Amino acid sequence: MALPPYEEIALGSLGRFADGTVLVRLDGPDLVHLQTASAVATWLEGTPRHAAGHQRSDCARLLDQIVRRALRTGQPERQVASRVENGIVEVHEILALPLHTHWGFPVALVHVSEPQTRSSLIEQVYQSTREGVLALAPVRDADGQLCDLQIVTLNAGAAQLMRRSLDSLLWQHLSEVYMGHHAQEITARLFRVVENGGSDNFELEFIGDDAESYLKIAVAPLGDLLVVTLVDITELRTREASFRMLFEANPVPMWVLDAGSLRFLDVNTAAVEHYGYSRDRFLAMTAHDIRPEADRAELQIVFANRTKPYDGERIWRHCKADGSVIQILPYVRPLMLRGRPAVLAASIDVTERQLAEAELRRTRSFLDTVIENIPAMLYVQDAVDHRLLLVNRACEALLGVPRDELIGGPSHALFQHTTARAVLDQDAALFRASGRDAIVEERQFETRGNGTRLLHVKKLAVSDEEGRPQYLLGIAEDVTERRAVEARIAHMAHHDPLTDLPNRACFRERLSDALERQHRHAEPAAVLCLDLDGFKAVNDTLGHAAGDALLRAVADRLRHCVREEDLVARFGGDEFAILQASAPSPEAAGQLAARLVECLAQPFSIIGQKVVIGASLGIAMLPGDGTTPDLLLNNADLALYQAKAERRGTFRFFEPEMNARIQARRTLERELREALNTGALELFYQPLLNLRENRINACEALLRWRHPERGFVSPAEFIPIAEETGLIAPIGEWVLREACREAATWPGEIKVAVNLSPVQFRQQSLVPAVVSALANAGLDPSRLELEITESVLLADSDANLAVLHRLRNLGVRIAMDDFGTGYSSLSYLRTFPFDKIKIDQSFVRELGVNRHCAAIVRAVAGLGADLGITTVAEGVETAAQRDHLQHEGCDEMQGYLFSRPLPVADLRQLIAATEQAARAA
Ligand SMILES: Nc1nc2c(ncn2[C@@H]2O[C@H](COP(=O)(O)O[C@H]3[C@@H](O)[C@H](n4cnc5c(=O)[nH]c(N)nc54)O[C@@H]3COP(=O)(O)O)[C@@H](O)[C@H]2O)c(=O)[nH]1
Repeated sequence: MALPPYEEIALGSLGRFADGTVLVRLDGPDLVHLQTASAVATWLEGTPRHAAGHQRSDCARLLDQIVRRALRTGQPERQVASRVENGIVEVHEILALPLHTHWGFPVALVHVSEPQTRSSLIEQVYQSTREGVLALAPVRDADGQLCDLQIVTLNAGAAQLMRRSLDSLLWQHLSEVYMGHHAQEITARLFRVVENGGSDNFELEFIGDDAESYLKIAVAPLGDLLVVTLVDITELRTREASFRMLFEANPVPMWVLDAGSLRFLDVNTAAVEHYGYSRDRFLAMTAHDIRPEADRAELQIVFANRTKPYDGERIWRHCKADGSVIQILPYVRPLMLRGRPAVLAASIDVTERQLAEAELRRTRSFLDTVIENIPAMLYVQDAVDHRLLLVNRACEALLGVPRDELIGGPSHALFQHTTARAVLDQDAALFRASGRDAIVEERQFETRGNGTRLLHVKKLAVSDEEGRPQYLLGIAEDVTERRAVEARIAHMAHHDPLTDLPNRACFRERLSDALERQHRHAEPAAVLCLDLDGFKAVNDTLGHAAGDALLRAVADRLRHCVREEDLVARFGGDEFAILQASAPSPEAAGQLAARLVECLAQPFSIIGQKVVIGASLGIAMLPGDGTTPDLLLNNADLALYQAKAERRGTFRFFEPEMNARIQARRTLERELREALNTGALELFYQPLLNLRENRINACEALLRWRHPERGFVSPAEFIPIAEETGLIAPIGEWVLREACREAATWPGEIKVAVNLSPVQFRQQSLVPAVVSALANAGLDPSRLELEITESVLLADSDANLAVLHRLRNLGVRIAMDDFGTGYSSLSYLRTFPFDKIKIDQSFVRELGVNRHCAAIVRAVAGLGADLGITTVAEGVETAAQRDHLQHEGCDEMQGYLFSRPLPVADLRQLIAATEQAARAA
C-alpha cells in the first residue's frame, strides 16, 4: 500500500526523530509496518518489514508486543530494550504512541531511541555475578622468590564476599588484606598453585567483622596470573549443619549407607543406643550384618533392583547387639555423599507395635473363635437399616439359613410377618431407651429352616460416642428342648411317675390354695385320705407288676369319680388323697367317699386276673378340721386310720378325740415292737379236753403280752395292730417256734394248736416258718394243729388254699376256728379237708338259752362225725354246757370249766395231773 502524503509529511515533520520511528498498522491479527526508518530497521536486525514466515528477532518481538499493548490500551507504552551484538550490549528506549487517523484502522507510531548505554557483555556478567572473581599477580622479591600476590582485578562479587570495597582491594597485596585466621593456609595453597601449576579447590570459614561465612575457593593459573573464584557456600553449609543436627539428634535410629557396598558411612546416636552397637562397630559393618542370615539375600535383591525408596513398604528384621531381633519399618532416601551414591535410612522399630498388632490379631481371632463356637446364636444388626452385619455359626444352624443369605439382609425378614413386626417395634423401643435397658424375653420364632423354636433372647443397643444408636447386639439361646425338659421335670416334681397323678407336694400346694380361697371367700372344701384294702396281698401274690397295674387302674377310677375342679393325688404305696373343692357340706364329702368306696370295691382285671380290693377313707373338712395343709392331711389320715381300724371298706370323718385314740394306738404299736425284741411276749396254753376219755388231746397256744405298766395286754387288742403294721409276721414265727419247742416236751399224744392270722398267709415265709419250727423242735407235724378263721378263705382264697394244702401235705393238721360265725362256714368244709372244727364259743354260751344254738351245735357235731372231722366246742364254762356237748357227740371241749389259758409251768403240772388221773381211772 502506498503511503498517503499526509503520513509522509507527518513523519517528516518529526524531524530527526523520524530516523528512529516506525509506523505500524493492525491488519486483522497481523501487524504491518507501514513506514520503518532505516535506524529502526537496523535495530530490527536488518528486517525492515515483517514478512510472514520470517524468523522474528527478539527486538521485533518486543516491538510487536509494545504496539499491541499501546493499541489495546489507547495509551502510550514505554519499554527499555537491550540488544546484544558482537558481545556489545546496547540499551534502547522504545515508545509506542497509538494514533487517531481517518483510515479506519489502528495505527501506532513507535520510536526507538539511540542506544542509551553501550557496554561489554563479559564485563557486565563479570560485574553482575554474585560469585567473586579475582586475578592475582605473583609478587617476587629481589631473588625472584614468590613473596606475595597482588590483586590486579576483581569484581564486585569478590569485594562483597571479602567484605571490603572494590577500590580498597584493587592493587592490594594479599598480605595486606585481612583474610581471618585462615590467611596462612590460603596463602600457602595459592603459592603452591603458582609454584607447581595445576589447580586447587578448597572450602574455608571466613570470619568477617560482624559475621562468618563459608567460601568455596577454586584456584587456577591463567598465564602468569592466578584466577581465584570465590563462591559463598554459607547457606549450603548451614543446610548441611541443620541436616547434621537433624540426623544426629533424631530420636529415630538413622544411618547412611554406601549404596554399593551397603557399608555404614554414618549412624546417629539413636541408632547406637537402640541397637547397642558402638559407633565404631557400626561403621565397620554393612547393612547385611544387622540382619538375620536368612534375610540378607533379599536385601541384596532389593538394593540391586530398587528404583524407588522403599518407604515403609514392608517390615524387616534387624538384629540388635544383644542378639534380640526387632521388627523395623525402613524409610530410605538416595543421596550423594562425597561424590558417591549413598542411602539415608531411618529405621522405625515397630516390634512393640507388631506385638501389639499380633496380640490384637490373636485377641480378635480368639474372640472370633469364641463368637463362632458359643452355642448361643449371636448377631449384630445395623441400628438404622436393620441389616445383619454379623452372625455366628449357631445362628446359621438355628435358623437353618446359610450365613451368606443372612449377612446384609434385614433381620426381621427372618421371621413371619407378625413376629417380624413385633421384633421391629421392640428394637425401636430399645433404641428409644438409648440402650439403657437390655430386652430379655422368651419368644417362639417360626424359623425358615428349623420350624418353631422357643428362643431366650437378650438384646442390647450399642450407641456411638454421641449416643446415636449404632448397632443392635442380639444373643439368642434355643431353649426349646430345655424348657420342655424343665416342664417335664417340673411335672415329675409334682406328679407320681406311676399313675401320673399329682403327688403329695402338688397336693399340699393346691390344698394351700384351697385354704387361701376358703380364708378369702369362705369356700368350703374337703380332704379325703384313701388307703386301699388288700393291695399288699396283690403285690405279694401277683407280683409288683400286677401291683403297679392295679394302682394305675385305681388312679383311673378315682379320676373318673371326681369333678374336674377336684384333685386326685397319689402319696405313694396304696395311699391316695382327694381334694374336693367347693365341697358344700360334710354330706357331699361323705357322698364322694361312699362313691369311691363303692367304685373301688368293684373287681379289677389285672394281668388277666380278677382282683378284688377295697378302700378306706378318712375325711377332714376345711377349715374346721385344720387351718394348715399338714394339719388337715394329718387329721384326714387319723380319720382313715380309724376307718381301717373299725372296719375296712368304709370312711370316717375326723373327730378331735380320734387324735388321742390313735396316738394311744400308735404308742401301743411302738411298745409291741419293743416287746418282741425284749422278750415281753410269752405263750399261755389252754388245754382241749377229750370228752370221751377225759384226757388232754391238745393245748392251744395263746399269746400274752406282759406290759410293764398295763399288765397283761389282751391279744384281741394287739393282734389287729400287729396285723396292720406287719409285725404279725415276726410275732407269728416266734409263736410257732416257741409252741413247737414247748409241745415237744409234752407227752407224745398231746398236740399243740397255734392260731394263724390271715395276714400271715400273705407272707411267702409262712410254710418255711412252719417247717423250720417243727424241725428245730423235733416235733412230729401231726402234733401241730394250725387254727385258721374263715377270713383266710375269704380273701385270696386260691392262693391261701394252696398254702393250706402245702401245710397239710407236711402232715400238719388244719383246724377251722370260730366255726359258724361266718357266712359260708359250711361251704368251706367242701373247699378244704379240715381236720378239726372249733364251734365258736358264742354258740356254746347260748346253749340252754337259745334253741337255735343248740341246733347248730348238734348239726356241726353231726356233720363232723359224718365227715370224720374232729369237733371242738370253745368257751365251755359250765358243766351243763359240757354235758350238752357231750350228749351231742362233740369230740373235745375247751373252756374255763376245765382250764383257763395257763402259763407253761402250770400247764405242765396240769398235764401231769391229768395224765395221772387218767391212768388211775
Ligand atoms: N393269730 C393269733 N391269734 C391269737 C394268738 N393268741 C391268741 N390269739 C387270738 O386272740 C384272741 C383272743 O385270745 P384270748 O384272749 O387268748 O382268748 C382266748 C381264750 O382265752 C378265750 N377263752 C377260752 N375259753 C374261754 C371261756 O371259757 N370263756 C371265755 N370267755 N373265753 C375263753 O377264747 C380265746 C380263744 O379263742 P380261739 O382262738 O378262737 O380259740 C383269739 O381270737 C385268739 O385266737 C396267737 O398267737 N396268734
